[in-house]
Parts: sequence; structure tokens; C-alpha cells
Amino acid sequence: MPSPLLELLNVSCSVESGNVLFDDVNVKVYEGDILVLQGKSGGGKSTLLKCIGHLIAHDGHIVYRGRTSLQVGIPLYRTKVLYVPQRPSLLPGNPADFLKHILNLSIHQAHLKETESDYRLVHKQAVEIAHEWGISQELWERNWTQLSGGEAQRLLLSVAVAIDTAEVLLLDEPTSALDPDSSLLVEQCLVDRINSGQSNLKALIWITHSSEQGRRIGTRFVYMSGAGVWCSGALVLWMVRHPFVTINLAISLGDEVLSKT
Ligand SMILES: Nc1ncnc2c1ncn2[C@@H]1O[C@H](COP(=O)(O)OP(=O)(O)OP(=O)(O)O)[C@@H](O)[C@H]1O
Repeated sequence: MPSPLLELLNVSCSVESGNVLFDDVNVKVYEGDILVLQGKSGGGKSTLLKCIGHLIAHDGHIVYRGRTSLQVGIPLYRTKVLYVPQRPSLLPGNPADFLKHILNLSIHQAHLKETESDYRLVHKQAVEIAHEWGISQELWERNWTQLSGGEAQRLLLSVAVAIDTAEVLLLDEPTSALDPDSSLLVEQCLVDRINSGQSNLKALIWITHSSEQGRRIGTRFVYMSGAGVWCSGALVLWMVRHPFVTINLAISLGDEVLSKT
């Protein structure tokens, strides 16, 4: 059995009121996995994704290639396990500025050889990826506030894919603002990148409210009900209040759990 690329060990998170959102989450993600994260609104999916991205405080450990995120170093870890928000609603400027800003961060500078030519290469790749998804070049110079939700979503995702630092992308409803055809284009491109071996990308953790999309792309599944977390595939299972009931249910129902969401 290969070693997991990413492993969550007893990850727990509480909100400010002290309420436990999820407790003792244990999940393994292997190269080639597309882990689909589903469940009711408010069930804690985005919060779990942000914990995995080391963007909010949590208990437990996240192990990336055998080392905890703290051992890897959080800035470097965040480039390897990269959170992509649903929408870039608060970003200033335009997508081209944003890409330049990302590449100017010291964590990226350390890996770039010739800053200007690397910027041009990454920019070219981002433009090509976004173009495949139906985004014309002039939109790169348009202010984020003047882009549609679906345009902004594809531009942000194309930046995350083009910088190609991440082995795991954490995708928070990445196609929620897209029409079905555009959504399929994005899905296919990401699945191809995982399978082709031509980029650094090795796995995705993908939140979706669409059962159809989940079935199309998923290799493993996690369902967050708000009262606990059910997994299928060869994943470890747990629940906040009734661990044994949940394990038995999940083993007997497997992926059927997902078809009822
Ligand atoms: N900083 C916070 N302080 C207090 N409560 C919070 C905080 N962040 C999230 N919550 C609450 O935690 C719960 C889980 O939120 P989260 O965004 O993770 O859910 P979700 O499953 O992603 O929902 P959706 O499917 O609607 O996007 C919600 O009830 C939310 O209101």
C-alpha cells in the first residue's frame, strides 16, 4: 500500500461559541484521489477545508508526505496544499495583478529562477487554461468587481492551476457559479491534470452540492451531516456522538449514503 499524500489525524474544530463543528476527523488522501466532500449547508465542509489548508485554528495533525504541516513549515505547506476559495470577492485590482502579487510572495520567489520570464510563463499558462474554460484574454485586465461570478471563479482557479505549486488543491465549490457545460470543461481539465502526470497536481479535495458531479469525479467520498462525518472508499470513519453506529451505517451503506444527499 502506498503512503498517503495527505493524512488527517484526529482533526477537530470548534467555533467561537465553543460548539464542536467536527471532532476526531481521520482521512487519508492518496495520489490520484479526488476526495468529494458533501453534506448539508452549515455541516462544516468549508471549515474542514480551511483547517486542511491551515487557514484556521484546529486541533489534531495534518500530515503531508510523512511530515506534519508544522514540520514542513506553514508557508511552504500552504503552497503544496492550496486552498482555493469559492469566489475572490474581496480581492483588489484585476486577475493579472493578482497573479503577479502571488508570484511576488517570498515563498514563490524562492522557487523562481528568473522572476520576469517565470511570471510571463505562468501568466501564459493561466491565460491558456482560462481560455480552454471560455475566458477571453481581456478579462485578465478587468477589475474583479466587474467580472461575473462564473468568470471570477474560473480566473481564480486558473491562477491556482497555472502556478502549479500544489500537489493537493482544496476546492470550495469551484464550479458553483458555472453553467453545466463550463462546469464539465473545468472538471475534465482538473481530472486530466491529476491523471496525466504532466503537472505537480496529484489530488483534489472538492466540495460540491451536486450529487451528479460528485459521482462523475469522485474516487473517495466524505459526507458531513453536522452531527458527524461519514466516509466511503477505504477511509477511516468516525462520528462525534455515536461512533459505532456511524461506522456500522457507513460500512453497510457505503456510497449509498451519498445518493441520498
Ligand atoms: N468563524 C465562525 N464563527 C462562528 N461560527 C462559524 C464560523 N465559521 C463558520 N461558522 C459556522 O459553522 C458552521 C459550518 O460552516 P461551514 O461554512 O463550514 O459550512 P458548509 O458545510 O461549508 O456550508 P455551505 O454548504 O452552506 O457552504 C455554520 O453553522 C457556520 O455558521
